[in-house]
Amino acid sequence: MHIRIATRKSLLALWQAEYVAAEINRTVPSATVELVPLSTRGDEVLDRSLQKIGGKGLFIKELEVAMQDGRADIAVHSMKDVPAVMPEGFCIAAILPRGNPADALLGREAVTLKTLPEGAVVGSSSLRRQAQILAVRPDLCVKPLRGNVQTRIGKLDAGEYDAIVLAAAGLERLELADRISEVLPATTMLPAAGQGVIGIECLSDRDDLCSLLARLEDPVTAVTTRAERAVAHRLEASCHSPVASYAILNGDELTLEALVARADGSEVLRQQSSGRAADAAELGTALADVLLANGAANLLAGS
Ligand SMILES: NCc1[nH]cc(CCC(=O)O)c1CC(=O)O
Repeated sequence: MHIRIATRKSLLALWQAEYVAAEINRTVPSATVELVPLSTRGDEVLDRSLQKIGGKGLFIKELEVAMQDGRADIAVHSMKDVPAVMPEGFCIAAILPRGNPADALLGREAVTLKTLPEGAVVGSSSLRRQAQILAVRPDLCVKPLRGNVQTRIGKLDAGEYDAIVLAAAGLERLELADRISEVLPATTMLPAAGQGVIGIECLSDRDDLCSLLARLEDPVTAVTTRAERAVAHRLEASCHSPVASYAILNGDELTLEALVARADGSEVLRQQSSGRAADAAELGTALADVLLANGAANLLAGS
């Protein structure tokens, strides 16, 4: 079978698509693969906030249109960017082994969230990151920061920010991990649902691809990602909500932690629960319900 892989053109997206291509070659030697790099509106429009131009779904829409039009067979995504509810007619056919789920702080010099000077400017457009930074350092000034990973680091180096926050997984994939000043522990910075996870999307009716791609799936990451995404789904969290969820699987014991905050960090709700791997989605839904019972909806509405 010949498989055309739709991908965004950022270096990180291309790295991830090449990685999937190599995994397909390794797992299914009879298959041939080809990359189809596409521009997306999320990448092109950088002067307005993502929220204003239509949310994170924008990064994946063009890739889905390419599959619908028969120009590509699969699309490779960071699961963090995939909405909790899949668009009609599409499915995630495989979840790959998770990379580093943590967020990282980058400074021009060696800094940590603790040692940043009072009033320092931190770059991040994510309300999840903003809320958690301000919860521990209300004196800091969080300013919007968009663009691909290299663009963001360029803005740090140009002096526009004293520090920025990026996903460790992306930095490691681009061999930029030496720029990390501090890997933020989950106790301080709970990651986004699916952070560090690569997923492969295809049309739901492509049974041929689904059965072939199933061989690439990492069952542990599939379970933890399912639990994390169920939290986001129940909270109807957009990419722009100050919501985090992170799961770990130990044998058959799934431990899930979830957080909802006010965007200014003045209030943070955090809950944890454990259950069986087979109940991943139910565990996520139930944990989100606990957060809702504790006032999560108010926090989100007021953010
Ligand atoms: N929001 C963009 C995005 N989507 C996925 C990653 C990193 C890779 C990953 O989390 O899997 C990034 C960059 C970042 O947040 O620093």
